Amino acid sequence: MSRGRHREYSEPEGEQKKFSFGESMKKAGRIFKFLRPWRTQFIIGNILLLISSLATMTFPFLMGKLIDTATSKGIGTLFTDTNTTALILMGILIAQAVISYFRVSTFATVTEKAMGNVRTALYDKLVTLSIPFFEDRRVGELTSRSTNDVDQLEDMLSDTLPDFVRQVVTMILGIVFIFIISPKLTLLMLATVPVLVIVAMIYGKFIRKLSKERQDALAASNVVVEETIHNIHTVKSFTNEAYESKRYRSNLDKVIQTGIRGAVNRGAFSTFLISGLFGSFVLVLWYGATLMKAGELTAGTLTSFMFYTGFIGGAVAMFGMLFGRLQKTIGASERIFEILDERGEILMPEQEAPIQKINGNIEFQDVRFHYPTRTDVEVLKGISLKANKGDKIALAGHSGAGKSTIAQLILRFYEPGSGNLLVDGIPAQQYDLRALRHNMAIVPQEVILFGGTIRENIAYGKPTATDEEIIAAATRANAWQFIAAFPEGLNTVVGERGIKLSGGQRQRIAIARAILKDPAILILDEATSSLDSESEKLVQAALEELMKDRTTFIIAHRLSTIRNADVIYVLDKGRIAEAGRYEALVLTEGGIFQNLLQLSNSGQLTVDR
Ligand SMILES: Nc1ncnc2c1ncn2[C@@H]1O[C@H](COP(=O)(O)OP(=O)(O)OP(=O)(O)O)[C@@H](O)[C@H]1O
Repeated sequence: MSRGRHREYSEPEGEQKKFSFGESMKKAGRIFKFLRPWRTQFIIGNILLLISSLATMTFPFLMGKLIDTATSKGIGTLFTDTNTTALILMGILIAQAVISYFRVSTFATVTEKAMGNVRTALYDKLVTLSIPFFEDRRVGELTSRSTNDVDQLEDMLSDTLPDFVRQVVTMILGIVFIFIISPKLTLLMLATVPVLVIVAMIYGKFIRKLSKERQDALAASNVVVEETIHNIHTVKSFTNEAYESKRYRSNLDKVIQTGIRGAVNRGAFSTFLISGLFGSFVLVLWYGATLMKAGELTAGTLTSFMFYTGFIGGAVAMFGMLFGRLQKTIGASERIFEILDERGEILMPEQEAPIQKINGNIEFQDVRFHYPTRTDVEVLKGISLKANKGDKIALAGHSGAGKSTIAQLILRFYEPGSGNLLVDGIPAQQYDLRALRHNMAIVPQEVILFGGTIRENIAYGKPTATDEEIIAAATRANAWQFIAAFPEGLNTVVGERGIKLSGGQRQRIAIARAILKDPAILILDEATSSLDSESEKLVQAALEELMKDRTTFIIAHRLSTIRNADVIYVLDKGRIAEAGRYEALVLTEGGIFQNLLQLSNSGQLTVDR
């Protein structure tokens, strides 16, 4: 249904935090750490910015002077000759343009590099975080942090910050200049223009809010249209056309009401802008003209004054916007640092270190466990089981009994709540996590390949593998035959932009990957949906090859791979209810295993008695 559809992650409005300048600056300051490697360029960029801002502030002054040259008598001296003044103005203009070029490119380069490092740091942290971290968060939220939030930081460093410096310079120098030109006119200007600019901004924000309300109302009414068309059969079979029409109309009424409110306010805003804001300019100009008449100002100085007034008005407006942008950036950096400050479960190795080999003896001793997101539900209630090196252990049980949970604990995606998990007789926590997982491989239920070539997908199990090793693994996994049949062989691209492999083919690629990894412990999450019999046979043979000499845990969904298991543990609501070999369990009258077999309607599972 359209309501449940994926939405872009955005900060919930109610969660916007109170803005505290000092605290926020401290947080934003951490971002500068990422600039450290390029601090010289960053400082040069700031110096260039300061020079170009100063140069801009000379324009109104020189333009005023240029106008005054028309009535000036002294020829040839600085600012009294029209041509000389125009040339100076042009010279500064060109210098400012060149400086701006270097300033913008310096800032952009530094920011790109720094943000590249932020993105890498964020990604490196994300992939090393534990599974419970990902369970607490939505994918959209996490991807938004590494894209939108970093984009916002980038904007701050390349635009917001330089704009801020420029506006500060404009404001301070502008007020100093106009004070020198005319203190009286300055006081009148300061009492009117900035005040009205601030009012205009607040009003503008209110109007934007109204237009967003209308957008939201329109989106809600479109949901009705989508739902109705989607479920047109239901609507018609219930003859609810009139009901839906009424529902749509009532939604649309909200759109119209908010639309009209917005329109009325936009009209009032225009009136205010023309009469209030521009009126204040006229007021200043009128008073300026009066002073000019009295001989206190020249035409040129009044022109300079009016330009500076425009600059200052613009700066006040910009401050409001910059403040909003700064607040957003603080939010973005907070979210980024929240991830960066998380403790990863493993450290990214500087270089590949030799990995300790394990034998593959696994023992659960009275393990109890609940998922961090559901502390009230105990999923494993005292599991004790043992697998010796090379054993094939099957985990059977109804859906939700806890089979996959046991596998997740072996992989140490989670830690047991109580009890012990021993690997080769040593508590699993005492192992280096990377080393432990290096000795394990999983063939998941539903194999999703990475976008890339078949070679890359198989070599995922051992990135240093040679082509010979990859082909050998693919052959053992019964995959080489179909790979070799592709014109591009191992270079065949799979995934979204490549060819689509069948379920059985994908499984055999995953098996080849696991063979290449050569783990001591293997976890097979048996596919729930059945493959066609030919494919099933190939996959089964590949699995047999893979399981040789490894401790294997089979999460049995269809019970098709577990006839030869050394021990089948039958789980029931987080407890081991039955354990033994297939032949024995089948004979346990009224047992859960028997019940499972009866329920299984795959046809292959005829009970051998
Ligand atoms: N990530 C999780 N967070 C919270 N609860 C979970 C999580 N994963 C599983 N559970 C719950 O733990 C219980 C055991 O789930 P588990 O996946 O281990 O069962 P299973 O026997 O493998 O089932 P199936 O055969 O359907 O895969 C279930 O009640 C399930 O709802």
